[in-house]
Amino acid sequence: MGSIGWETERKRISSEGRVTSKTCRAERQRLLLYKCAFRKLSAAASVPPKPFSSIPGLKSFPIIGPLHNFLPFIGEIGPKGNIFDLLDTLRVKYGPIVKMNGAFARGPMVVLFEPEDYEQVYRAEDLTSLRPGFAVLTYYREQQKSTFEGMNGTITAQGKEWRDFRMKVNPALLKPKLVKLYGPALDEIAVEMTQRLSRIKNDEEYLKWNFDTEMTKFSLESIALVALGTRLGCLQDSIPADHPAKKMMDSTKVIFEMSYKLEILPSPWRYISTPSYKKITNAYDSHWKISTNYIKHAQKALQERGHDIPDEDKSVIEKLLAIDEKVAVVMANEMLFAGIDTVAFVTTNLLYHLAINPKVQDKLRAEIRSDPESGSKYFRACLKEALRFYHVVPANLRRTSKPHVVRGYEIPEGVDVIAPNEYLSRMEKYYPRPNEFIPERWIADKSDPLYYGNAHPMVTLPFGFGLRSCLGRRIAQLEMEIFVTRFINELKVSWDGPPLKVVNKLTNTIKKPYYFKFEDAK
Ligand code: HEM
Repeated sequence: MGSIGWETERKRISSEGRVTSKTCRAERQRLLLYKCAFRKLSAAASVPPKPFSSIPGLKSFPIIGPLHNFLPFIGEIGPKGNIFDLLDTLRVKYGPIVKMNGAFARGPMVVLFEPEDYEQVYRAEDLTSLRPGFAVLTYYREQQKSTFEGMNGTITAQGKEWRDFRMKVNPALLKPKLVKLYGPALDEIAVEMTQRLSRIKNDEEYLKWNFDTEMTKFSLESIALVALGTRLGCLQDSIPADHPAKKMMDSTKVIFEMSYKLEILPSPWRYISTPSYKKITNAYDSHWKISTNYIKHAQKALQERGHDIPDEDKSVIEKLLAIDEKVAVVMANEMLFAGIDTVAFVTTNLLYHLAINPKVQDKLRAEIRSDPESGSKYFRACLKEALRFYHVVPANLRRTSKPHVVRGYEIPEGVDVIAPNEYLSRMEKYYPRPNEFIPERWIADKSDPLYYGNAHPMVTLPFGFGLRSCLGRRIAQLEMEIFVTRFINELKVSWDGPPLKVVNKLTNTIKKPYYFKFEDAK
């Protein structure tokens, strides 16, 4: 039992342990049993934890870590096509806690398959969370000292530095008034995007190979509106090569492709400037230049307009600029970094599930048309269900800043503790009929066996956990709701091909081709 569970149980048992003369015999027996259990638990607690090295897991060698386990034929695990199969093999073979030593100078990792266990660690680490994973961006920012002036933003900062920055920007990005501020302009984008898809819907060959580009245009146009305070102009048939929107789209693509090569695959970029490292650096430079230009424009426009508007009506940029110009640029950069492929992936994932579940799609359309409020409620249920199937980041991660004891094993400082949320979200024990797309489970009442609340609340964590959870979640949900609602009202979507293939790189991505078909909705 984790320390939080243990502590709660200990308090409950000791407060119930006061046996009075009024207590009936059965109740007394129950309390005695509790006392016994408490003594056993206390005894267990005094047993010293087992060493980290004894956690079950893959054998490993110096330098290559556990990589030999994934070799065909001779490896203990063999080559696994995706992270899902790998996690399944590890859980079945080793149980609820599995250790993997890092390869090529990466630190050790522990996968915890029980939500209570990672909840214990994540809660204890929440205030100054350490979340590694963007070593290249961190290094790049360190190198660009003159530009960044030592400011790290939320993605690469850790510990106290991260918390201080995050507390500054939270009010601007997580404010509840975002709908009022951005609703109308995001709706314009949604209308244009829907019209665009309607116009190109018969160009099947183009859509088969370029649907991702279309979704990127939508997500970039939307996030730029918030991050840079402007329309970029992405929703055109062809964008000139020197247009900032084109540069932004191209550099985003490079950043994700190169991050996978540099962060996940073995690479000597720390020692020599590899071609992939040069590419990513150019892409980061390009993002930075474009963001800075737009923020300067926004700043000028705001100065001309004056600042005498109520605080609640101020845009995200205005709020960020009020903190500091550098904060505004770093944050705009992070929004553009984190808010493009994520939203494009989730929107595609949702459209796919609506396409292969026509009854759900019809119900959503009917709800949207009959009553915006119930349409919105059902949309959110559909979105949650799509995110249950595919998180953008299939597993969450925290690096320990202090030792923990989990399941009787010691986990020292500096270990990456992995919560395999997407994998758990498709387990029958948490969600009945887990491989079916059933949005109703998110709105069912408690008596319904499908009721989502029967699962531990930390099983499905598409936006991460606690204070460090996604800073753009409200914006993302708003963008997707406005667009998908417009889209479903106007167009009917179906899928004419083999199942969608999701492959995991740094994040989940979709393997081409796309087999969407669109027609006008009656
Ligand atoms: C559906 C779309 C999105 C999903 C599923 C998603 C998911 C996530 C996840 C899982 C994390 C890690 C949280 C953790 O470690 O606990 C994260 C962090 C973050 N996301 Fe998102 N995200 C999405 C869209 C966005 C958008 C649109 C923005 C931009 C406004 C954004 C900005 C960020 C930032 C800045 C962080 C770092 C937060 C921090 O470390 O303090 N995300 N996101």
